[in-house]
Amino acid sequence: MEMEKLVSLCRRRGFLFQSSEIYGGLNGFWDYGPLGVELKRNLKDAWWRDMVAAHDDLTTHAGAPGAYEMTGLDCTIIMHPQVWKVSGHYDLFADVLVECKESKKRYRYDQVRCRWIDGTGMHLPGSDQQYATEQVKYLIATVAENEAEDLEKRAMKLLKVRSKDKDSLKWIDGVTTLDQIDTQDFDKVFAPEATKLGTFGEPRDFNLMFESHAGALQSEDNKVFLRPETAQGIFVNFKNVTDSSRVKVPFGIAQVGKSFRNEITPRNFTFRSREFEQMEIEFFCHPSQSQDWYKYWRDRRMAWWQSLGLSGKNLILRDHHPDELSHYSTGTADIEYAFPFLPEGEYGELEGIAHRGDFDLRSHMEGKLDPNSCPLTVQLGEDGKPVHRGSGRDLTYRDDITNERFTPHVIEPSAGADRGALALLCEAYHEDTAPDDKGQDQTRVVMRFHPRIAPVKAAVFPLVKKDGMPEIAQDLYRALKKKFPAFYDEKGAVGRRYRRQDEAGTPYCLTVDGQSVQDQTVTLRDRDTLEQVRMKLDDVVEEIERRVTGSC
Ligand SMILES: Nc1ncnc2c1ncn2[C@@H]1O[C@H](COP(=O)(O)OP(=O)(O)OP(=O)(O)O)[C@@H](O)[C@H]1O
Repeated sequence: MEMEKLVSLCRRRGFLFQSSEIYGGLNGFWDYGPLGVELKRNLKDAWWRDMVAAHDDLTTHAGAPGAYEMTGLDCTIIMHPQVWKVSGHYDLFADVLVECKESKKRYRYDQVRCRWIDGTGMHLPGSDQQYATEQVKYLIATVAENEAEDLEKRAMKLLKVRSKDKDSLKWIDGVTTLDQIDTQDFDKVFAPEATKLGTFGEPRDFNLMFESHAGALQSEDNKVFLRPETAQGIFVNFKNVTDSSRVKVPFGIAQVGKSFRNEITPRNFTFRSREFEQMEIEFFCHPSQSQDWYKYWRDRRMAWWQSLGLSGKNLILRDHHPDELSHYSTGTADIEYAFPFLPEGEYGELEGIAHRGDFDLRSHMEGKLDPNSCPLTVQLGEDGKPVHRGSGRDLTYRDDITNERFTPHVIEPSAGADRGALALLCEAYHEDTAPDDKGQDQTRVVMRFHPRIAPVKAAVFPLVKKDGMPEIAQDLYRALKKKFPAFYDEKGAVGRRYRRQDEAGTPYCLTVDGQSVQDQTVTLRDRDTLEQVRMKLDDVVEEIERRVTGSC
């Protein structure tokens, strides 16, 4: 599937719009339209229901080392700045960026791809000849894989090659990234959108947290940050939750909410946004059982995405290589999806499941990072100097039965609601053929959402706007609406109404015709099989409900 087709459908049918579009949009920010908001809400609701609300804490689930409890939280976006100091985000949550001095554009160092070209043997006019005689190789930097064609044009421009010289321009095998070359070679790099060589500055760290100030003064003392993840709110409330509820280890705390990252190069539709929603669980368990719980969550989360229709070759579970692991983690796996904007064989992360040991709770108790690197005067030591410390609170846990006191280990399944919604949109997009009103086969675009996450579950059409059909159809629509989102449409040819619902991904359409007035029956059309069955009007609501919930 070409991504452009999906992007255009999302805009045309109201799944996604660019934020502030009438002002030209804001890079990295997206709004969900009338259909998109339902889709994303269904995804978040399914997650909350399956992970928290409907979780059976009395039963040992398949693959789990035992029964466990689940509970929820909703924390603020802005938290005490010390949280980010202790979590490591203040000092370490950075990407390396390079800036082009000419275009003033910034690029993520690890994402600027390069390709060498060889000027050897080319006949170049004027001073450019020296490039060729020096047999210099040039790097062309590009930010996306699909810019290859543009790359060639830019190479030609760079070397001012006349068309007759085109054949002497040689691509040297091997696409590389900037971090694989020495920065002293930067003077031979042609940056995207630059007109001359060597415009890249030195690579430098760029912290991804958005900053603001709490209160009227704009000083270092009241600087605050928009959370870059929801997880820290859970860790700092660990004690509040265990003290105020009766949960016992093992148990999990879940949270859904907005996170913000000032990504250097937001792109690929909503995949890399600057404002996005996360669905995170911090699962607290005894250290001796943590490996088993890690395996359980890894497999459970994979099975969950599959249950929503992301399956087959598009979804993979990738265990991190030991070299990729954070120093505190003994296991991390990503659930990845083959997004269509990625090159063949590449996958993008939907969710990460990490064994985090006791790193987070211990950090919030004791603090870990280097105090000298901290410009935030949040806590003062006995000597009056700013120190970097954890909260000093006891975040250990005492087992009532064994009396053992320990710092729980944490398994963190951390998923993105926006990336999830995007994967569901990509997976759903299909083109096939279906007969129009005249029986002629036409190409149809159909969003094959799993009924559970489809924005609208059923649409009701009176065949014509007379002879008692609208009245029956409207009553049916009202009855359906009490249970789930439904749509009523009486405009235009019925075939065209079906097409609109196919593009919206509505799994069931109900048509009220002349026979309905006679015998109180309607036809139910299935979006995917196109099968039409006649059924009693009185049975419709129950039947749709059975099909939607039965698909869970
Ligand atoms: N900029 C973003 N836009 C949309 N979703 C995001 C973004 N960053 C993270 N997420 C989502 O939050 C989840 C958990 O965040 P995590 O910190 O593990 O991501 P990450 O490993 O930094 O992602 P990436 O390597 O792609 O930047 C991700 O799996 C993803 O679904």
